[in-house]
Amino acid sequence: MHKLVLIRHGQSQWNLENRFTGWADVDLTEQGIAEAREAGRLLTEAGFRFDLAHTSVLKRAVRTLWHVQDAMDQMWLPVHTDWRLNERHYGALTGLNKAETAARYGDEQVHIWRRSYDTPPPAMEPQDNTFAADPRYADLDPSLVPLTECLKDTVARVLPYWHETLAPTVKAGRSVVVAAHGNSMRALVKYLDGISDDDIAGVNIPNGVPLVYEFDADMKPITHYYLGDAEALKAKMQAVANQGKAKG
Ligand SMILES: O=C(O)[C@@H](CO)OP(=O)(O)O
Repeated sequence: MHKLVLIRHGQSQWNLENRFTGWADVDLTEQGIAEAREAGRLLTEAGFRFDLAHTSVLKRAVRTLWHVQDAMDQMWLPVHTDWRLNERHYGALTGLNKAETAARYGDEQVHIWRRSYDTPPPAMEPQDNTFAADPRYADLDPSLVPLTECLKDTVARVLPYWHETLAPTVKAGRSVVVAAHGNSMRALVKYLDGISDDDIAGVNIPNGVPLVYEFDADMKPITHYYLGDAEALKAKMQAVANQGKAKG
């Protein structure tokens, strides 16, 4: 049986401020660091040892991985960073407060922008899309740097990384951990579990909790489960779901 561990980064500064983040390179809060270290502790307690790690090119995921590695005393792991594991690009919503956006446009509209499978948020103006000139995306044809993404677009760039890189490595018997983002993980989970375009709207990934997938010899998923306290997990998932609601 093969296993793969996925971890969404710990709480970021913009998670704390409830702002749409996407490709903005925001760091972890103290709570986010504590969540990452707790994830490492839980993985050690459950007997995990990794051979290699993958993460995005965004510091909240990279730093989460560092803390997981440090807590597991596995700082030596080879680490592969790739933009395909980035958070979904949030277009013109990037940086806006989610509750204020819901107060302005309505909870339903914000839910569509956050969770519909194929309706992207409004696009960023090309002159605002500073990512196009960022050296970390130099290997990417600038015309391919998105101005916005719906989950379907994120699936389209995450799946090649799954098929070409992650799945063959796990199938070859290596123990792999991936530190990624709420929506890049939702993209992968949708594929792995065959979740419908409608049902994926109800899936929310908590910050900093290891999600373990088990696969058969052909890399068909057998089961998946989060490590840690079940009640705390439920509360964390609900908190993510509620972020897009207008308050009061
Ligand atoms: O803002 C974002 O980039 C993501 C993850 O934090 O948010 P949401 O859960 O609203 O898709």
